[in-house]
Amino acid sequence: MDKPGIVVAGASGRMGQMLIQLIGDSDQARLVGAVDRPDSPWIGQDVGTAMGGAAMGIVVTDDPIEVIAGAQAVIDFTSPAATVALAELTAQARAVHVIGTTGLSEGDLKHIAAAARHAPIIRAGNMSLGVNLLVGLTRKVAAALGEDWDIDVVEAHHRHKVDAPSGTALMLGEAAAEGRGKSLDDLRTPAREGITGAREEGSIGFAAIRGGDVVGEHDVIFAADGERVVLRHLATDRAIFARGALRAALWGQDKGPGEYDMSDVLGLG
Ligand SMILES: NC(=O)C1=CN([C@@H]2O[C@H](COP(=O)(O)OP(=O)(O)OC[C@H]3O[C@@H](n4cnc5c(N)ncnc54)[C@H](OP(=O)(O)O)[C@@H]3O)[C@@H](O)[C@H]2O)C=CC1
Ligand SMILES: O=C(O)C1=N[C@H](C(=O)O)C[C@H](O)C1
Repeated sequence: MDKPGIVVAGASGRMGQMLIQLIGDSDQARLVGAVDRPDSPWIGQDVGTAMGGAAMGIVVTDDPIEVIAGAQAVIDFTSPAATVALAELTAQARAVHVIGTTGLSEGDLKHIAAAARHAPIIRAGNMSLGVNLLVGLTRKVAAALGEDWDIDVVEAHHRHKVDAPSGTALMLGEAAAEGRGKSLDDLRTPAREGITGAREEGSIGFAAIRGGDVVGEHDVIFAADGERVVLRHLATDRAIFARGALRAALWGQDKGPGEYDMSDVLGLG
């Protein structure tokens, strides 16, 4: 069988460039399209030269329909509005849609669920192996420790990040809540500022740091009287997310319509 043809959405972005490099070097997939926002200076340029390297024979377009029609998968690290629009197009083309975009609203998730009735969608707030392992550990530790252990998720990212808490922090918070047999919606405490009052037992808090070029750091802190357990993941290279996304696009090739996540792709159950 031919190598699956992959379109990268958000080509000029931090993750987009990482993915174009990875797919260009891959012997398991072909780059068949690069999509960027209509006002991007990259539109009409060869994606390889736009990245400052050799031409790759793929011209960056602002028309996703034209390239998705000939693709088996779209890898999408863009913005919530772009992701919702792409989900409709990948559903029509019956192509695998790998979504790394974070900051999606409840409404956005409903659109994505509707699109997944027609094609496979693999979505995760973090595509790395390490974080997806940490999700399982967080669920286990939360289940093992009683509600007298307070849980907070602290994350740090680069100065350009626009959403908080990060998608990863929310995945970890959801896992902690699941470990306690609850939903995060029931346990999540609003961001703290001013006279917040004392901590509510069993609640899960979030704190975000933004600065410099931090790729992504996450701590899940379990704090009790006299001791703390801290589960930590440090990302030092965005390639870990790109590799996970490409793996997801290949894994999805023989899957039916539906919503999947990285624990499905990685077989973490
Ligand atoms: N799940 C995971 O493992 C990871 C998720 N992410 C998430 O991925 C997303 C992107 O991150 P990052 O690459 O750092 O961000 P960037 O801002 O660097 O890249 C996003 C790209 O998408 C482009 N874009 C915006 N709208 C459209 C559109 N309508 N059509 C096509 N392209 C569009 C942007 O263009 P322009 O610059 O002109 O706006 C930009 O090039 C974020 O939500 C981030 O949180 C990031 C890393 C890992
Ligand atoms: O915006 C980023 O950079 C990242 N976003 C994801 C998130 O919101 O958790 C994943 C990773 O931490 C990098």
